[in-house]
Amino acid sequence: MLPTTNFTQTTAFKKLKSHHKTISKKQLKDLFAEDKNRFKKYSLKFNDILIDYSKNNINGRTMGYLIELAQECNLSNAIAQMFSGAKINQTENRAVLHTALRNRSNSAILVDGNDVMPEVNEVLAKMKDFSERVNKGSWKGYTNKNITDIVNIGIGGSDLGPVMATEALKPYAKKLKVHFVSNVDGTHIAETLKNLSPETTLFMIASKTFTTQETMANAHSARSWFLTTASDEAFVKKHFVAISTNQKEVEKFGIDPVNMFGFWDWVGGRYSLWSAIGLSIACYIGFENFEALLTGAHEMDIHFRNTPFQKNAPVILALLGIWYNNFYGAESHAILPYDQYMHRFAAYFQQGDMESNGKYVDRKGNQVDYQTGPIIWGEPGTNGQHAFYQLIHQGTKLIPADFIAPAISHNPLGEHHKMLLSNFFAQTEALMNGKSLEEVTKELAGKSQEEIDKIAPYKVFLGNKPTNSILLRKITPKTLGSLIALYEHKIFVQGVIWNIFSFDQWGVELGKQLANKIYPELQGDTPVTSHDTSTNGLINQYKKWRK
Ligand SMILES: O=P(O)(O)OC[C@H]1O[C@@](O)(CO)[C@@H](O)[C@@H]1O
Repeated sequence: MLPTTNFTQTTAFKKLKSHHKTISKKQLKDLFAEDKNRFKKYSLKFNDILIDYSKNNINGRTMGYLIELAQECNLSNAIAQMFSGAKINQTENRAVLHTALRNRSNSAILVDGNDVMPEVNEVLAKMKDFSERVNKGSWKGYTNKNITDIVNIGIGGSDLGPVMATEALKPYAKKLKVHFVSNVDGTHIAETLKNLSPETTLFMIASKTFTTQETMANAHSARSWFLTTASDEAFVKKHFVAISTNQKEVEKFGIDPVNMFGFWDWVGGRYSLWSAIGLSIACYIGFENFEALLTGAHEMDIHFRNTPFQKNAPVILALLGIWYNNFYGAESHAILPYDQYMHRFAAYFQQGDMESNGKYVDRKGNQVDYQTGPIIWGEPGTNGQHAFYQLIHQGTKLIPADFIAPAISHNPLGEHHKMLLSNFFAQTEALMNGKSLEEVTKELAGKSQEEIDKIAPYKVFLGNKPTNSILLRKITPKTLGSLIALYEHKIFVQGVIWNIFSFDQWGVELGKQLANKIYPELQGDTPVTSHDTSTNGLINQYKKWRK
């Protein structure tokens, strides 16, 4: 059982509340002026990753109190419980062991007294064999052609991780092409299949439960599409594999269990890319690179478990997030990767963070009276600068932001990377320093005082906006694995301190239930009256228009 401390009742919380009154009046630029070692003091290196958190509204006292908060919330005990296989997902009575999937040390990890590692390794071996056979061409389609295209059909955690990782690691792609279908909107599968051939396409039906409406609808449509050409049901097994925990439903769909890659209920969907859900990643970048991804995450796991909080990267990022979320009233957190291949990284952690910590009931079953999980959003730089940086710089909302960039580009084209990084470095400096009225006035020298008075207020930047800068030497399978695990553990730490359950997702059920009720009502043209007038009105207008 996880501890159930109410963090707002801790001594550390009270110290932080009082401390906030003073530190929040400090200008970041003054904090740097006061301490020439600030960067050194508030940055840390993890392998080929530099995490600079010096541009935050903190000083030594802030960090000290935040770490006391973690200690008062028994964080160490919670970390040990997760890694040990304790059933900390208490509302589903499950362990939380995505860390076991990348446990390269192969040390025993017990769930209900059984070591899970032999099964984990068995699935990894099956993934290795499959990905090599498809890549080498020894896995043939029904007309004896090589597979050229893989279509992963899944949604949420059965889609977002593979999409993000295959995009981020495109430079490591072998020869297979990967496609992802997730939305139940027929457009998604129609557009995806338009240019594919049933003879050379292999479908991966990825679904932990194998009951998700969107995935099953898309899987059946893919099957129909395939059989329209292939005709013989016997050929299905050459072009469909399943990735699931639910063998009964897999067999019901008509996929041979031999072609099923299993995983376990102690793997949360949004934490599952390390499992067989990552099969499309392994096929796309090769199993060796997939193993490097696992290794990178494992190394972050070791860091997280064994490093004192003062130098513990996930703990520090988590505590800084709590500082802004619970003491500054920030409602969101931006993830801004300055790397085009990483364009789905923020989207991935929209599920990872918001489905984990978007909770309002604490671990005692009581409604919380404080803020929990933030809204996660972001786009790659420099595009975001031309879309929403106006608000980040001069809006009325506080937007703590993580800037992420590789020192080395996979496409060293002319001056492009230097230009990209000049923006990466400049933006956090600008957000920190802002621009004073004095500086603006100097820039407007030559204009009349009346003109200056008129325009100057709009050109002032208050600055003092907090950012973290995460500089990777290069985005490789290994550094990406470490980066993902860094954020996973940050989310875990915040959930522990907010005293919520981060590993269930009851909030996604109600919409699904109501959709299942409405779906049959959309058959036929009879107007509906069973809902509120808005829902009835919308449905009935739809029925009129579709005639
Ligand atoms: O993998 P599956 O069982 O098809 O679930 C897909 C997604 O649906 C959820 O919204 C849960 O219903 C996510 O948590 C999950 O990743």
